[in-house]
Amino acid sequence: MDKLGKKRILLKIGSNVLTKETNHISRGKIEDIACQIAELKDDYEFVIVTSGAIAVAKQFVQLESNGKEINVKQALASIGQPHLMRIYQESFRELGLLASQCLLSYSDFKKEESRTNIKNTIDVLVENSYIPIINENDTVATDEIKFGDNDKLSALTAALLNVDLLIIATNTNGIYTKESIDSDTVKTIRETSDIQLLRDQIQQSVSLHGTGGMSTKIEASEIAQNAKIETWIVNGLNDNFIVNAMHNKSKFTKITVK
Ligand SMILES: Nc1ncnc2c1ncn2[C@@H]1O[C@H](COP(=O)(O)OP(=O)(O)O)[C@@H](O)[C@H]1O
Ligand SMILES: N[C@@H](CCC(=O)OP(=O)(O)O)C(=O)O
Repeated sequence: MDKLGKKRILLKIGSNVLTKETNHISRGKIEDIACQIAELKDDYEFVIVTSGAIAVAKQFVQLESNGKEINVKQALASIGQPHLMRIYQESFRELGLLASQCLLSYSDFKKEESRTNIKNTIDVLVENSYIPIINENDTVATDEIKFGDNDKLSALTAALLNVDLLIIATNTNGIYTKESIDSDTVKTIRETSDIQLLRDQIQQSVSLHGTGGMSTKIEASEIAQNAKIETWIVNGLNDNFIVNAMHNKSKFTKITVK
């Protein structure tokens, strides 16, 4: 909680949410996020970790390769990131919200000086009513674009900033039981602190634009849990998904602190 008594939320938005599972970034989804932040801004302050740079670049670039090589992904991210930020800036400005950009890499979290600088910069931004919009610095990233993804980055940032809640917005109603996926009648695990139970439910699928699937979200929730932060995995495809989760009007997975 900050000096004004506001709770701080780290909101991670996956590529599939931002594209609404199409091949184009959805301005409507970013507007939906902006509307909710505007509605909640008297009680909550937001820090956003967003994916979508690679997905947005694919709108502008005709690829000769299949786009899976790491250098091609890095180049796509570099093309897409300014477009992504422009859409955030424009949509947020419409509602009087101020947005800023921070590009972070995993190695930054290992250096004490960088950790302090990240924390101090974000604190200054938030104190001045700017919403930090973070993405991984894909140009310098190596394994991360291939193996990890923004789920872990969001948890490391949540822990560093000591936020009150981590919300991971993806394209499912949270984590489903394996049994229910196998029988085609998905059932959400509503609340647990048992990370191993969640790991046992994972299917090896990743969605259209996704990178790490559900396993990196569970890893993220474990990092958050160790930092005494609760994680909610919610369906960001639905309108008003943050507010609805807060009022228990949607099905999502709450990973509580032990
Ligand atoms: N037990 C599970 N419950 C829900 N989704 C699962 C489960 N196991 C694997 N998944 C997969 O994880 C995907 C979400 O992760 P990902 O594709 O990386 O999305 P994002 O872009 O939001 O990070 C789902 O679309 C689904 O295919
Ligand atoms: N930095 C990359 C992130 C890719 C990524 O982590 O995607 P996701 O699994 O949708 O969170 C991008 O902006 O495209």
